[in-house]
Amino acid sequence: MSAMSTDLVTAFVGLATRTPVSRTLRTHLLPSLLGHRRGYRAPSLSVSRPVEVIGGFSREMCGLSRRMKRPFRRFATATGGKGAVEEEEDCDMLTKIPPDDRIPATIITGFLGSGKTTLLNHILTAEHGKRIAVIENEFGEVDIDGSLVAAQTTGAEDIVMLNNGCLCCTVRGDLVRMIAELVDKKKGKFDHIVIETTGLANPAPIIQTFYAEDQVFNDVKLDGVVTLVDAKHADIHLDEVKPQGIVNEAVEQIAYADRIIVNKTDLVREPQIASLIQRIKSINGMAHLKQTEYGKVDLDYVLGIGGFDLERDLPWLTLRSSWEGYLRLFVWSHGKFFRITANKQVEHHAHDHSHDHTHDPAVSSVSIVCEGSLDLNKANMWLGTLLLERSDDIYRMKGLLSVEGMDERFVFQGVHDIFQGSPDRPWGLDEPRINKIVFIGKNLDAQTLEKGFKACLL
Ligand SMILES: Nc1nc2c(ncn2[C@@H]2O[C@H](COP(=O)(O)OP(=O)(O)OP(=O)(O)O)[C@@H](O)[C@H]2O)c(=O)[nH]1
Repeated sequence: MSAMSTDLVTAFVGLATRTPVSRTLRTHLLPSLLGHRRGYRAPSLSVSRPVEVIGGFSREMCGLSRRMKRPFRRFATATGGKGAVEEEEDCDMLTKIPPDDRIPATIITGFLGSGKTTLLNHILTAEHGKRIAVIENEFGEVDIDGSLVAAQTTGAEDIVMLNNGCLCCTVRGDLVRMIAELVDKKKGKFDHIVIETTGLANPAPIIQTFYAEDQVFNDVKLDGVVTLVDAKHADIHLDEVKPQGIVNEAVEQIAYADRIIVNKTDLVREPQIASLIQRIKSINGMAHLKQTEYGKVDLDYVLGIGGFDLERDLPWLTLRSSWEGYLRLFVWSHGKFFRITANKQVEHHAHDHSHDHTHDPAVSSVSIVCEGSLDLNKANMWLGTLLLERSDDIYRMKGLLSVEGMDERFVFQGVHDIFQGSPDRPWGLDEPRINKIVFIGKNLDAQTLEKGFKACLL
């Protein structure tokens, strides 16, 4: 097995190895083909740090959300699969992990004209007591958004412009330098960084920056991706068929979101909004969604959301599957399990076929919910192989698993080949051991994924 899957497997296996020794946190950031295509160096690496050991087991294994003051990062070798074992030497069993005091950063994305600057102005002018540094990215040499923001706001501690290209490709190095400079010169003078991308940005490489670049990772944590969707024009962009190998940015922006804001609802009628929302949910069934005019949302909907924290529960999760001609909709919400049965035949991917547009059905979300415990070896093998073969296509995944022999729930999430996982709270005595897993990506085959996952159950 390759270094990548071995790494993943090793980390995962380590979780259930019930030896009362300290464990090393490991985050696997494996080379992204996407990144390479864009000339970005996304090295294979692992992060290691001592972790709190509770009851003989590590509370965290791969998490990034709590960390040592200066996380120790080292690059994995091609045969670094035994890393979890080797790195135990670096651990200090008695060290408690201090709170994560890195500066949170929010990425605001959304297609051209969807209302990103409007939302930003709303954030900056609202009463929240936060001091916000803004990084604005715009195509072209004339910075229009910058002046729009600056003219309307008083709340921003700093507004920095990145005008010589798009963040997701040409100016990523600038972003790293800019963040490093902000931190160096102004640390303590602001509480949050908000980054507004261009309307054509693919969020994936920007997200990767927060994990791949030491300068950023050490001081800044990604809080969430907020995507604005223009209720009036979104369908046109989502429908756009791109030449082979070119991503549809509008789809990507939705797929990577933690929060979706369907904006400009004043410009369309209710049925169009409902159809758009259905379509958005078929791309990303995980993100929270709100409808707005002029980006007017509560600020805690967009700031401090912890979208990349492992400690957070999956907020909700749906599973669509056809069974005897019925739609069975499972909703997991705050520890309660509901099943709703509706009298309607649907396809697995639940694409909206009620209109005539030609749209790219390749990006969708697949959710699996089932009770039982996983055979660890089988699950390792399945997940490792899946990421090895499909990490380019799997944009995001999140899961909460029940592993045989483990008292704690195992939570994980991934962005392409970045994989994080850790045990969280113990299962309750009467709590059903229900696995929940969501994939968002391209050309996902729900039946194959479900079959593969279920084959790992005991
Ligand atoms: N009718 C209507 N107009 C809106 C709404 N939100 C924003 N706008 C307007 O739409 C236009 C574009 O809004 P921006 O906030 O600049 O959009 P953007 O996403 O930052 O645009 P780019 O930077 O070009 O990608 C502006 O004229 C806004 O005033 C809304 O809810 N309803």
